[in-house]
This record gives sequence, C-alpha cells and structure tokens, in this order.
Amino acid sequence: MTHKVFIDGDVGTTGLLIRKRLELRPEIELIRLDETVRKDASARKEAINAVDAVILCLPDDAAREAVSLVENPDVKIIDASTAHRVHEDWAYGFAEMAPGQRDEIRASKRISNPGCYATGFIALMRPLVDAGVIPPFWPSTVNAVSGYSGGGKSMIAEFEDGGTEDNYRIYATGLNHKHLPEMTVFSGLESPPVFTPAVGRFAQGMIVEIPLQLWALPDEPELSRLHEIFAAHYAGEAFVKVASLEESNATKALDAELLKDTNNLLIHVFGDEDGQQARLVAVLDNLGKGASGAAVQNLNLALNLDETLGLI
Ligand SMILES: NC(=O)C1=CN([C@@H]2O[C@H](COP(=O)(O)OP(=O)(O)OC[C@H]3O[C@@H](n4cnc5c(N)ncnc54)[C@H](OP(=O)(O)O)[C@@H]3O)[C@@H](O)[C@H]2O)C=CC1
Ligand SMILES: CC(=O)N[C@@H](CCC(=O)OP(=O)(O)O)C(=O)O
Repeated sequence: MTHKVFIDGDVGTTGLLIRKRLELRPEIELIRLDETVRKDASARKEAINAVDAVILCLPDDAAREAVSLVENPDVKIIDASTAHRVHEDWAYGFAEMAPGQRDEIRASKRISNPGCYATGFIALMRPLVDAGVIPPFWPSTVNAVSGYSGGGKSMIAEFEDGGTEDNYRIYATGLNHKHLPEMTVFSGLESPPVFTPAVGRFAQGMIVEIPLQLWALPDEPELSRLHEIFAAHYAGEAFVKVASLEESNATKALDAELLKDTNNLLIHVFGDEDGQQARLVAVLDNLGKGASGAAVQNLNLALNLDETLGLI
C-alpha cells in the first residue's frame, strides 16, 4: 500500500530535505506541483485535498492559508512552521516529550512540528519538571547557537553569498523569540525562559543549553539524580540518547555540528566537581530533529508506519 504525500514548499530548505528523505521510500508516493504553479492557491488546494498527508514547509501566513484550503476530512497535516505550535487543536509533534505524546500524534490529523530550539529546550526541561526536580515557578535560562540554515533560504544566501561577514552573532535581543510560547507551554514552566540564541558561520547543527545552580533548587539535587531522570525518560528511544556521566565527564568540548544530517538528539549532563552547578546540553541538527527529520518521524507516526523509517 502506498501513501500519497504532498510537501507544500518542497523547494525550500526544510521541504527539500524532507523530499530527499521521502523520495527514497517505496511506500510513499510524492505528489509534486510544477514550478510554475507551486505558489498557486488553486493548484495547492487540489494537491492538499488529494493526498493522505500534507507537510507544510512554508512561512507562517502561507501555512495558515494552506490549512484554510483543506476540505478532505481525512487528510493529515504536519505543519513545520510556527503557526500552530500552541494551538489546542493541534498535537505537538515531539513524540519523546512525555508519556502519551506519541499516541496523541498517531491519533491526530493536525500535527505541529516543534521549533528547533524548542526541541532542545523541552527535551532538557520537561523531564525534570515532570519529575518535580525543577519546580514550575523556576526562573530558567536557555542559551543556544544554531547553524545559519536555521534562517531558511534568505539566511543561507546571506552567509554564503557575502551578505554578511559575521562569524557568530547573537539575536532576538528584544527577548521575544518566536519559540518562547511553545517553550513555555510544553516545558511545564509557568513563565518563559530568558532565551539567548546565536547563529554561527556553519550551515547545520545546534547546541541548546540550560545552566543550573543546583544549590538553589528546592531539593538541591545531585548531578546523578538529573542524569537518572533523563536516562529513564529516554530509555529505548531511537533518536534521543543520553550520554553516560562518565562520557560527559570525559567530554571537554562539544561541536554543534556533531549530529548534522541525522534525526538524533544527544543529551549531556555536565557538572562541576562540587556538585553545585550543572550545564544541561542538547546537541541536534536544526534541520534534522529540529525540522525535516522530526517531520518525517511525525509523518511515519501519522501514517501508522514504523516511526524510524527513512531516518538515521
Ligand atoms: N530552517 C530551519 O531550520 C527550520 C525551519 N522551520 C520552519 O519551516 C518553514 C519553512 O522554513 P524554511 O524551509 O527554512 O524556509 P525557506 O525560506 O527556505 O523555504 C520556504 C519555502 O516556502 C515557499 N513559499 C513561500 N510562500 C509560499 C506560498 N504562498 N505557497 C507556496 N510556497 C510558498 C518559498 O518559496 P520561494 O522559494 O519562492 O521563496 C520557499 O521555497 C518555516 O515556517 C520555518 O519557520 C522549522 C524548523 C527549522
Ligand atoms: C538561526 C535562525 O534564525 N533560526 C530560526 C529558527 C529556526 C527554527 O527552527 O525555527 P522555526 O521552526 O520556528 O522556523 C530563528 O531563530 O528564527
């Protein structure tokens, strides 16, 4: 049995990588629009309503427009944009986030693909909040650096065609990054973190990290307790791995490009010798587990296929 899939925006950064992954899959029949009509609403509407699943790889407004074109009650939509991430009728497409999330994705016809930074932050924060080690009122901070492909075609052109000489720059200085709503809702925290993103002169990959003063937390947890929580939470997961404390202890530096071209996310729990401070670190590919890999994982779930098909 084949499943018909339409990627709306399949020549963009995220869409193209999803297409490359799906083109190799015999059980997927990709419906494509000719270049001359790929932005034409009536051509898109016809494609959207003729398939089993649609993956939206569009700017937010175009994603909202695409959803308004749906008439087929059976079509499943996976939206890679920010438009529906905290919408209550949409399942948040982070299967590993919490017990029951994978089933919610499987059962839903509307799935939002998480933001790349949000994936790293929630992967680190949610298990600790659920375990009661970090209280919901905790005033959190998250620091991150992303490859420039995170800014889509325009940022890729900026870095590759001489539009900027920046090697590393911070941004979102107004503390208003678009991932903050999903970071807050799905971490279990009551207030948004202080989020300090940066972009570097490399195409793909990212590091997201949460610094913690362990002595200030209500139960003054030991590093090993945090590690135990992550190890138990992600046990058996194909795409989220937790480095052992020994490995983390031996890791003196970490490359943001470590997991590029994969759908993997690696967690390190680093700490100081006295057990007073921790750096919780997630490494992932902004275009992998942070975008196109996660979209393919969600598509597999939505179509009731093996979740790992077509992914490394
Ligand atoms: N890059 C990343 O790391 C991540 C991106 N995302 C999200 O995925 C979505 C796509 O991002 P990304 O691939 O980076 O962006 P790009 O700018 O690389 O691609 C967007 C594509 O959408 C096309 N497009 C724009 N408007 C329409 C329309 N009305 N109808 C049809 N196609 C249209 C663009 O056409 P044209 O080629 O003519 O400009 C372009 O090909 C965004 O919402 C983004 O926020 C999510 C996670 C990570
Ligand atoms: C480097 C860079 O600019 N990154 C993008 C986020 C990319 C991403 O994952 O965000 P969406 O899924 O919400 O598009 C940004 O900070 O806006």
